[in-house]
Amino acid sequence: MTTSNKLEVKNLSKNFERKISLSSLSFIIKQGEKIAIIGPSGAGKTTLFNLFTGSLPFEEGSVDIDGHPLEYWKRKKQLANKIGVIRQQFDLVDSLPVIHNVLAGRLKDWGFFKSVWSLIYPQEKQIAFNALKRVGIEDKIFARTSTLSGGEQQRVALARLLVQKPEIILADEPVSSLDPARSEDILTMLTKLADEENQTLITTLHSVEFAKKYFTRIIALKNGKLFFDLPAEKVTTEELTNLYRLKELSP
Ligand SMILES: Nc1ncnc2c1ncn2[C@@H]1O[C@H](COP(=O)(O)OP(=O)(O)OP(=O)(O)O)[C@@H](O)[C@H]1O
Repeated sequence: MTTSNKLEVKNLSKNFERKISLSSLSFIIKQGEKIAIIGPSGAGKTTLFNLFTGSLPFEEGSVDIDGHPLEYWKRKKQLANKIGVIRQQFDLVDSLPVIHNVLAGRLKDWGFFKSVWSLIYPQEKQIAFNALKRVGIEDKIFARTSTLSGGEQQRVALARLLVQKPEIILADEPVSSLDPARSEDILTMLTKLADEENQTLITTLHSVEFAKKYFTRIIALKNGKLFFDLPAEKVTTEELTNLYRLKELSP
């Protein structure tokens, strides 16, 4: 287990017009850590992820990966090697066979012609097959993606991540559209795969129970601010009650 700093957030703030969405956040995430980010609706979890992927600009603070700002990795066209995203809606093209959705994880390394050609003659089939085998649905490789269940579609998204091999996985509410049994199945697989590849895993979750069960550290946000940042086993019921309390009691 390495202990180098993978992601460093310093005094990060984001406003939408005059509304504060994130306020002066700072934390360090080490390589290989498994972090759950929790907090009530509107706490700023998705905004934070959008800042990490570079899809939203921020005005104040910094986000460094391996000691360099996001911009540096973007300029070097290496951001997709650093960060991969999995979302609750899976981000798959429903009308395409599963293999194409898995191979989308290779597009960052392929040129334009290879990418287009692959839509007719899928390239690197063995890589897609191996990834699907690791998530247990290799028999679905040529099935139309829309015919798969929600749990199977999330496995396709996991196989795409395996093919992409990012160093950091951002999972944004990856199980919120799945039933409890399928959610546990996907979280077991996601954490196991991240462990095997020594990837850093950062997941937003609404379920505190899953956060405590599958993750080693929990970062809680409330009203855009850091509410607590603790090892999962140190999070108390009282802290969770305060985190999700609708209104602070007036003195
Ligand atoms: N594009 C936007 N324009 C204006 N305000 C926004 C925008 N995106 C987010 N916000 C505001 O920023 C705050 C944080 O929203 P965010 O979606 O990050 O919260 P969240 O913790 O992910 O919530 P949820 O758990 O409901 O997904 C909210 O008050 C939201 O209204």
